[in-house]
Amino acid sequence: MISLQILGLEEDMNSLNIIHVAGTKGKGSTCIFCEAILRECGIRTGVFTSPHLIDVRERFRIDGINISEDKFLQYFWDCWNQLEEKATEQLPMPPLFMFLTILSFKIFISEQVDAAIIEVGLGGTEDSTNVIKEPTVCGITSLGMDHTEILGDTLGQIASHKAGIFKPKVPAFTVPQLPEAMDVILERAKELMVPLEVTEPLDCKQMKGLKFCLSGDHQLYNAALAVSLSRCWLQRTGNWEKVCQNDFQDSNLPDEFIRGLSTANFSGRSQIVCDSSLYSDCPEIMSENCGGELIFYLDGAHSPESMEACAKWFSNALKGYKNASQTSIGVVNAEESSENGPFLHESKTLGTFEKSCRQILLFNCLDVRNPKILLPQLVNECALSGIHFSRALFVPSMSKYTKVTSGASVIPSDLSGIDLSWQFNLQRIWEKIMHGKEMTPLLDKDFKIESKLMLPPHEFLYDNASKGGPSHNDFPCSAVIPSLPLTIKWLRDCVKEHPSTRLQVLVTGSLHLVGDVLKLLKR
Ligand SMILES: Nc1ncnc2c1ncn2[C@@H]1O[C@H](COP(=O)(O)OP(=O)(O)OP(=O)(O)O)[C@@H](O)[C@H]1O
Ligand SMILES: [Mg+2]
Ligand SMILES: [Mg+2]
Repeated sequence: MISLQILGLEEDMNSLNIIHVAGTKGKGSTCIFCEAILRECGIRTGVFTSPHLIDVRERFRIDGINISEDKFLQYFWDCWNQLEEKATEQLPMPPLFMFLTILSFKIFISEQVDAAIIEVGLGGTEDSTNVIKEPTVCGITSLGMDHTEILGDTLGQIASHKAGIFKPKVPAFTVPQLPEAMDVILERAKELMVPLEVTEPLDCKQMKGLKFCLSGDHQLYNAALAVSLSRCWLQRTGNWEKVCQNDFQDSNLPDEFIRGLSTANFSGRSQIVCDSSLYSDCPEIMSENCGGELIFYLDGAHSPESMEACAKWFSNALKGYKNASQTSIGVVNAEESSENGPFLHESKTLGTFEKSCRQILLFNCLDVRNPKILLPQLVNECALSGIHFSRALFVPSMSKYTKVTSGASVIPSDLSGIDLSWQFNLQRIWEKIMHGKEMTPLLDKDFKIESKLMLPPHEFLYDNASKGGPSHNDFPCSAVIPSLPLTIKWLRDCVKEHPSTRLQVLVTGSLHLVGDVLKLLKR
């Protein structure tokens, strides 16, 4: 790639020991598991993931933490200026994702990481990260239907893009896939003489009693893939003997691996956050009761398969909550608590009082996704576990997909011009699922509405027509709210007025929405 040449990185690239990860779902999580395992083995790691939730520096991790602002700015401008100096009309500046990819190579080379763990941005064959000529090992996570407008609308076509990261004779691993996808992967591996192994999901018994921070059954696939990738990386770089004297069998993980797997942590993926704002004046109550009236369950699922995974995780987390509510104390990791406010993970949830609970959905998705598939998937999967959302809120995200930085997090003063037609569309789909019939349009055709009208009364969340049943009118179980900061404030106000009810808010449909909510909860 020409930009790499300009920056003089081509040769150094070859000395990076890279784990390259493609897939539809679980790429980021797999990379983070690899990072945690390798760090436990004493390896200096660099990780490049996408997208970010709050700050672009999340995409560049060195030794388990985001790159510092100073370093980021230094490397950013160094690359930018050099490229800009050489840019011509024929050779313009690289597009955003390509630039960030090049920047990650620059950072990892300069910071002399031992292992560079690189997540594909989109697809594989044509992705900017596919300039990697000789990775140490490649991984393909679970495949499913996403980005069909770019990758093609069959699983085979999608798999073909993903397997495009394979390099001649470089070992690769994947998880069980549908035959249509697996055939393509096997074929490609054969062509390139790639030794390919299929990794079975991890069995919790292998964890010697330790739990995952990144919970959910789907993470067992990502974790198993990460185990294979990390082991192969250690073997191929001559580090294996240092870590593990014994022979390694799949059923018997080295302690370093178990510790890494259990501590790996990734914002916005099966993450539980107790809202602390209610207790900011009174920290004692906070620690005793963990702000338990308003709990956010955040997961950036946005494809049909991941929505199913998310629904299962949420349902299990609620069950876990019930079971744990009498026993455990909410442990807040010191680092997380100072940076991100109180964090809870499923295994650590607590509550000291029995309260009545209500499940609320806070949802948005990009208009390239299909909510007619995503929303029923979520509702049906939760219903299988007896979980029913009493209300759904549809709110636009603040940040835009292509933006590097997130949008402003203050409540906008003028909401009248916001186009909410997509959110009303989501609401119509929701009400159809709940009532089995079309709803009559609530508002005039262009949906440009006045903000005050858009905030439901607090009672909306609490009246007895919960569990999806109709109350005083036909369509009471959802609302469109024009701004996310307004929604969070409204939820907090609701909870202050009704301290005996616990709201369990599932935030999903978009990583951007999840990032925006996390950002608002931090303040
Ligand atoms: N193995 C899996 N199977 C199904 N869904 C998964 C799996 N792993 C993760 N998910 C879902 O996908 C969401 C995103 O996870 P993650 O960031 O690890 O994936 P990704 O492939 O990097 O996603 P993106 O396309 O946003 O970059 C999770 O919040 C979860 O809902
Ligand atoms: Mg994706
Ligand atoms: Mg990702």
